[in-house]
Amino acid sequence: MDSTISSSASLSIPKFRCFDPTYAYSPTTANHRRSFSNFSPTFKSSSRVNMVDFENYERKIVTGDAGYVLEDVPHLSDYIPDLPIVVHKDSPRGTHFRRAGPRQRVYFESNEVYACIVTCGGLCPGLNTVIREIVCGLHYMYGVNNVLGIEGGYRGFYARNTIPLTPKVVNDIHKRGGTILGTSRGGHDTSKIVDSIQDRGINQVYIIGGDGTQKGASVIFEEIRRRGLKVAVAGIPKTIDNDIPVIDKSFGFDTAVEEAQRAINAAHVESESFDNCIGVVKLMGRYSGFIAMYATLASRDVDCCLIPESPFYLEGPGGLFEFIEKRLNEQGHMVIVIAEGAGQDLLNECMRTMDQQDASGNKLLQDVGLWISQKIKEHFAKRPKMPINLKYIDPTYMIRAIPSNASDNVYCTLLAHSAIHGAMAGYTGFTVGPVNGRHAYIPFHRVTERQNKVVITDRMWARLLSSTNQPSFLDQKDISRSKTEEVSETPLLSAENHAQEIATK
Ligand SMILES: Nc1ncnc2c1ncn2[C@@H]1O[C@H](COP(=O)(O)OP(=O)(O)OP(=O)(O)O)[C@@H](O)[C@H]1O
Ligand SMILES: O=P(O)(O)OC[C@H]1O[C@](O)(CO)[C@@H](O)[C@@H]1O
Ligand SMILES: [Mg+2]
Repeated sequence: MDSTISSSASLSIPKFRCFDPTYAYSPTTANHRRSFSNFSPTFKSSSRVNMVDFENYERKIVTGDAGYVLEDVPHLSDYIPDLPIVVHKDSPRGTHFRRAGPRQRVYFESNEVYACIVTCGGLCPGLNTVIREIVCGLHYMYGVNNVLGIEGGYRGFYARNTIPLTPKVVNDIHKRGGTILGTSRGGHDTSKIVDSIQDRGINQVYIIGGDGTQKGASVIFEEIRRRGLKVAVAGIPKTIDNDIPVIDKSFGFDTAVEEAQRAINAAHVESESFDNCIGVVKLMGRYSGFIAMYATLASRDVDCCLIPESPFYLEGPGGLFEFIEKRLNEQGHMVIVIAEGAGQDLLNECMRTMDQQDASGNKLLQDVGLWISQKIKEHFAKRPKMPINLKYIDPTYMIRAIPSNASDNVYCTLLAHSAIHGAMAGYTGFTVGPVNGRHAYIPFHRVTERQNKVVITDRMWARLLSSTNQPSFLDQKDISRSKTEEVSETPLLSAENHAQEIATK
């Protein structure tokens, strides 16, 4: 164990050891050396096969420095000399990220750490859980007692108070929605923020927030590096919209989808109870329709789901009105789920409004739920033989202001622990998150360079279409365009499907 590890850390680390040596394999034959040469950063020159067990063909154990052990499986070439390789593919293996978890080398003394936590952007279920687990994780795993909460988002570094955070202070906060630290949009002044970090002697910065927040974290990290400070900057990605790329999903998303069920259910009960009744539910999702898509798939009561990624039209053959009429004739009621960012082009055409932005530069949207409800009512007002009833439900803020559910709580804990282990081990400028099921350290630029969106030519959207039986609103031209965009927007998607393994060091 590294001498810099504090006594409390060395006691706790083995409990949490996450050791997957798959790619830390030490090649012992020419064949192996060739196939694993891509992973040379983790090649352990002093590793050795335990020959006694190996010769008995019972176990094949590779040992190396600092207790490194690989229990490998037998290979034909172990007992058939000069076994020819028939195919040796040298195709790219995809992008790999460093796997998250505790490390043998720790770069901070417990009593030297002065950590701070900040939450930025919109609310999201689980924010308090992440705060709690960072405070408790630092304390119980590494013996750290100095953690500061920055109030009110980024501007809190230079314009607001701070709160000392201890395990006692945060003990029950995971049961509450929101964030005990408060949050905000806008107010990112890099030099003032880094001045504040430097003046206070903070050396670990934990930043919880969405895509905008991670961009902010990235420039803070760059400025810290420029000043040569020993300050680790770790991002924890948050958003109910699930629009952060690379990671499997963001925390709070599951909870939001679950809560959305209550609104959809209410819309269904209402619509079933009246003649020709339409329940319209508006859900969040500014640029990405994941909440609407998953809430629809989970519910099975939704007849039509409209998201920003899938353009639609109202009038004429194949349009929304035609579909509504058909559904009402078939079953006498229907439920429409619409993501807040859907149909904004139609709305803008109608309303001729100027583009507006919030303090962080995000597009301020027109209320598409109210608009579409009005349009449906106007359309059927012209059809006296088909009077309709319409109930509009807008649960948008309700789905993000609640505490996280059980699975998000567990997820938040893993994210917090990954961030702590990374910072204590001296890594910086990273976001934590699962990539194909493995928690990893991801460089900031990878999560800020694009947004995660529903790919409407992909399987999940096809599943939704077959579940609701709604029109796709697409013609051949749209499909080709969407395919081209998919390729240019997500150039590394297929590579990321392999990005599950990271060297342990
Ligand atoms: N490009 C950027 N550079 C520096 N700071 C940024 C940048 N974009 C956003 N920020 C800052 O990050 C913070 C949060 O951004 P934003 O309001 O967009 O929310 P978010 O983190 O994307 O979360 P969400 O959209 O899920 O609510 C704000 O304080 C904003 O000033
Ligand atoms: O009204 P606010 O706080 O700006 O937040 C609204 C936005 O926040 C989000 O929930 C993302 O956090 C979006 O879905 C939504 O557009
Ligand atoms: Mg955002």
